Order: sequence, then C-alpha cells, then structure tokens
Amino acid sequence: MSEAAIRIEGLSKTYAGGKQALNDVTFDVPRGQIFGLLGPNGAGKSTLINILAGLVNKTGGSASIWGFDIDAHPRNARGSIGIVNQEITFDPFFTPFETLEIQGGLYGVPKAKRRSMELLRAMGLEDKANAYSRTLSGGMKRRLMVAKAMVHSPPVLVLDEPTAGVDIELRQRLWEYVRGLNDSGVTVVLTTHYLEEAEELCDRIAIINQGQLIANEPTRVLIARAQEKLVEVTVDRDIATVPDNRCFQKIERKDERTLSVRFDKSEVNAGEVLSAIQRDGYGIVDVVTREPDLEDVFLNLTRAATQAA
Ligand SMILES: Nc1ncnc2c1ncn2[C@@H]1O[C@H](COP(=O)(O)OP(=O)(O)OP(=O)(O)O)[C@@H](O)[C@H]1O
Repeated sequence: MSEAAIRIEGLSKTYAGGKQALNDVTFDVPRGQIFGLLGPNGAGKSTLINILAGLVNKTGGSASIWGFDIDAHPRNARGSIGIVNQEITFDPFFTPFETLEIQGGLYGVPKAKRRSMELLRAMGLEDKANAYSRTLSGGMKRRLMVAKAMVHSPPVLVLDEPTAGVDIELRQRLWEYVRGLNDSGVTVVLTTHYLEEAEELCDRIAIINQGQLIANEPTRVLIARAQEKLVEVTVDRDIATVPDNRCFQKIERKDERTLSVRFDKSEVNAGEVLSAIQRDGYGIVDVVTREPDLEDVFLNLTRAATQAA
C-alpha cells in the first residue's frame, strides 16, 4: 500500500480566458491521512478538486486517484473519490434515506450492497431518515452531504470548506465525524480557510498560492517553520513616539502603554527586543510572548511567495 491516495504531477490549468489557475503543481496525498489543502481565495483549490472530480479539464500534467489515472481510467478514478462541495445540493422533497438510495443508484451500487441506513447512523441522522430533507437544520444538511459522498464507499473523501459558516459547536462535531471516518480507514482531503481547523485535524498540509504549491509538509514541521514571533510589551508611561530599531520586523502601538512587536526569532531574541525598547527610555512593566501558530506560518509563506512573484 505504498501508492499515494492521490498523486498530482505537474498539474496545470489555464482557463479559456487565459487565467492560469494552476501552475505546475506536484504533490502526493499519502494514504490514510487527513490532508489539508490551504490557500487564500482564488489560489486554485477548487480548480484542483474539480479536475479530480472530472468537472474541469486540466491543460497540463497528470493526476491519479488510488492508483487510477484520471485520463486512462476515469471511471475507476471517479469511483475512488467522494467529494463534498461547498454548496448544498440535493432535492428537498426527498427524505435523507431516499437521497442516499438515489445517489447509490447513480453510482451503480446494487440494492443489496447499499448502506444508506448505516451512513445515516454514522452521521447522526438516523432519526431523520424519513423526514423531508428541507426540514433539516444547516448542520444536518451538511452531514447528509457527507453521507451522500460516501454512498459508493470511496477510499478518498474530499471536503471542500466543510465548516464554512458553521457555528463552533457544530464545527467540533463535524471534526469528530471526520476523525471517525479517517479512523475507519478513509483518506480525507480538506480545504479550509480556518487555519485552526487545519492545525487541529490535519496530519499534513499543502499550501497553494496563486496557482503554485508553496508548502507541503507535516503540520508540526510547517508550524515550526514560522520564524516570526510576537511580543507585547507594556511600558511605564504613555508612548509618545514608537521606538524604531532594525531588530523589529514590525512595531505598533496597541494602546497608550502597550507595544506590539514582531521579530524574526532566528535573528534576535526577546531580550534584545526589550533592550531596544528600554534604550528609548521606557521602563518595562509587563511582557507577553506568543508562539507562532499556523496563521503566522500561512501569512509568512504567502507573503514571501507573493513578494517573490
Ligand atoms: N471557469 C473559470 N473561468 C475562468 N477563470 C476561472 C474559472 N474558475 C476559476 N477561475 C479563476 O481561477 C483562479 C482560481 O480559482 P479557484 O476557484 O480554483 O480558487 P480557490 O482557491 O478555490 O478559491 P476559493 O477559496 O475562493 O474558492 C481564480 O483567479 C478564479 O477567478
């Protein structure tokens, strides 16, 4: 089982109008993982997913799903992946059970092999099996979408922004479902704008920016790569002029007596930053430092990539 769940090599897409949405993207999604695909709006994430789904034609490179090349074996490739889109799409006049049965039929799953009730149970929708789908809450509809993507038992599930616009409590529940699916052997690919979500759930994270892959690493390694550190310093009198020193990457006045300083921890340490503030005649009353989180990494990487472009 050494083969990747998804293998993407030199993938490019230029839309008819000339917009290049993907530029020579190469990465593997290892089997059995929860893999995060991150990127700012318009980075190319949906384009990539739509190519895997067979909805958009690539203009260069190759992709395979569970060992099936999407060009040479499109049916097998498509049968190996379930995709949950951002939009909620099902007929509101069918019940959740009927919705799954119809989807099973579309995928050619024989009646005896369908597991609609099992999926509804797994998604906590058992008692809604015979309700009209339109009467479900937003969170229930989303879970029904996940169940729908799983009717043909694909080994790979792609969730495109699964928790966009979902409240915190429900987000936690959806995360539990995703973990449960992963524990049962499903490889999960997740696109998200919530860095906290990626940090919490993903084993590995790839970042796309302006159609190019700018990072692809285990989550912990990616976080450790953030060199920027933040320190908030409260001083003993009102700040008239903000101190300036080359060891600060960025310094801002947060309120009358608090400075917020960003510095590169590979270049200077917090002590040097504090000394620089003291040299400007301020006494230090309080200091709060913060470790970089994924948001810092993401901003650093996308900023660096945008500047290099
Ligand atoms: N059908 C299309 N025709 C022309 N350009 C398109 C088309 N679809 C997407 N694009 C452009 O390609 C780029 C990548 O879009 P894509 O939707 O893949 O990004 P994304 O990372 O999924 O963004 P979001 O997070 O906002 O969904 C964008 O500049 C977008 O405007």
